[in-house]
Amino acid sequence: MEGNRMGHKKEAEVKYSYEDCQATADWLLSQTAVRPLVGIVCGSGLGGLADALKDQVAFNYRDIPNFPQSTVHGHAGRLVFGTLKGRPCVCMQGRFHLYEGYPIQKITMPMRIFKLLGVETVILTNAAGGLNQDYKVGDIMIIKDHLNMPGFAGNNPLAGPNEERFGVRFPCMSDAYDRELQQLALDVGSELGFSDFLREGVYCVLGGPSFETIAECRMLHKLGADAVGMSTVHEVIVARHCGMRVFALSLITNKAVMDYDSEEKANHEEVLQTGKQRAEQLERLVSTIITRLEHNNNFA
Ligand SMILES: O=P(O)(O)O[C@@H]1C[C@H](O)[C@@H](CO)O1
Ligand code: HPA
Repeated sequence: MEGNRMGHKKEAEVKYSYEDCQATADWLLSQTAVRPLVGIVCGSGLGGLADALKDQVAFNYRDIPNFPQSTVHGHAGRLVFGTLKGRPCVCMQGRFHLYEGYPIQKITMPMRIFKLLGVETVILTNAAGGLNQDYKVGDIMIIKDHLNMPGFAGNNPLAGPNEERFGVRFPCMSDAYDRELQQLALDVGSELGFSDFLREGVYCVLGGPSFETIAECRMLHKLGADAVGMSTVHEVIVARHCGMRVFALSLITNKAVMDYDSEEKANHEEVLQTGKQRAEQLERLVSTIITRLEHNNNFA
């Protein structure tokens, strides 16, 4: 296997330099004729999105030189290339999280690989707990902004020497989530009859893996978060740093517990179960958005 020939560096030796990312991207480009313009990241239990791709060429993460491995149930660990109504895409069936013990630069490295593959628009999905009291389990939230809690504590994927070939030292984040794509999603959602369960809101990332306490949920809600999760934000920061457009969705898989009288307990099985129930609509929403990107000439 080519991946083995290049060799997988031991975890401690893996570097994330421009050259390392370029070597991984070059290897992938040598293995497939697909030249993706859209990169998709699937959240917990939402890997079925990749199934919408035609003419698939798929790689297990373990066979891709310098690529991290998925360790979480509900994250298959495959990079799938293919087309969606003619639009070339690459899809991460499984992402990496801080709580897996990886350095933050490693969990976000695939965004730089996307960039070097030629991706222009990144679409991310995640499973999240609903903090907004109007939200119901099964709602799909278009992310309009984020709260980066690990970032407040200095854990930002761009910390360390800046690689100018990817982007500037101090990237702006007030425009992190593309507003045209948010509007497009609302329009597509309305056409598909999804408006009843489509929301717009603020996503807050925590390190995990423990779910939040009641006091934490109350605090995050007061701070302006509508949903809480353990991913996405780090990927968004790295994707924006290197100039890709970003669109992101949270599937509200459970209601965050905000009340001491509640008997509810957050758990991963419920997260995966809700993912299954909404998978089809989520896939239709994302795939229709991608096909409209072409019509709207959003790649210009
Ligand atoms: O990858 P995502 O953010 O969808 O995964 C969420 C957060 C945890 O990894 C897991 C908790 O159930 O789902
Ligand atoms: N909290 C954090 N992450 C999550 C949740 C939650 O309630 N649900 C799914 N991912």
